Amino acid sequence: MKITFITVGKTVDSYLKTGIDIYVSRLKHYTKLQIIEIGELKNTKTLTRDQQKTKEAELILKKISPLDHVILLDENGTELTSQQFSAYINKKAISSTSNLVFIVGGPYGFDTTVYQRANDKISLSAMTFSHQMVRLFFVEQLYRAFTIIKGEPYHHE
Ligand SMILES: C[S@@+](CC[C@H](N)C(=O)[O-])C[C@H]1O[C@@H](n2cnc3c(N)ncnc32)[C@H](O)[C@@H]1O
Repeated sequence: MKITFITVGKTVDSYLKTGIDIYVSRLKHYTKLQIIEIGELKNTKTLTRDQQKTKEAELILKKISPLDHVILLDENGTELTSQQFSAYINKKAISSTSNLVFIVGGPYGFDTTVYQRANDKISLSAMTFSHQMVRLFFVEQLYRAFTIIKGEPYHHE
């Protein structure tokens, strides 16, 4: 199973990039992870929030194939423990799912068209994080999930 992680715009802060690179590098031992940073929109000052979300949605939806299992990272989604998230990933891996696609929304969240395409919504916390910061939290949790699946000590350290 392949995992695709879609974000809106590049990761800007070097402290986040450094952390993300560490976990992405560790994840290479467990899965094929593709990261897609869809282009940051230009001249957004002339757009309303809804217009910006619509344009981001067009770019996001172009990257998704009909058979992909799409999971939105969303503060109003289902809250899982790390163990439950690990079991979720494992279940998908042993099912016929060939590509799991996780998506982080833009600064104003997701357009309704992206919500309509989603198969699941997962929350990392009831609190709201910036769309930049949530990337680091997600790759750490994905790494943690694989170490739990493999029975490795990381989760219990
Ligand atoms: C700043 S938040 C969007 C805030 C708010 N939902 C809105 O619509 O204006 C940007 C993105 O970060 C992600 N995000 C933020 N907090 C999250 C959380 N607790 N769990 C999962 N994803 C989160 C989501 O993908 C969200 O669309």
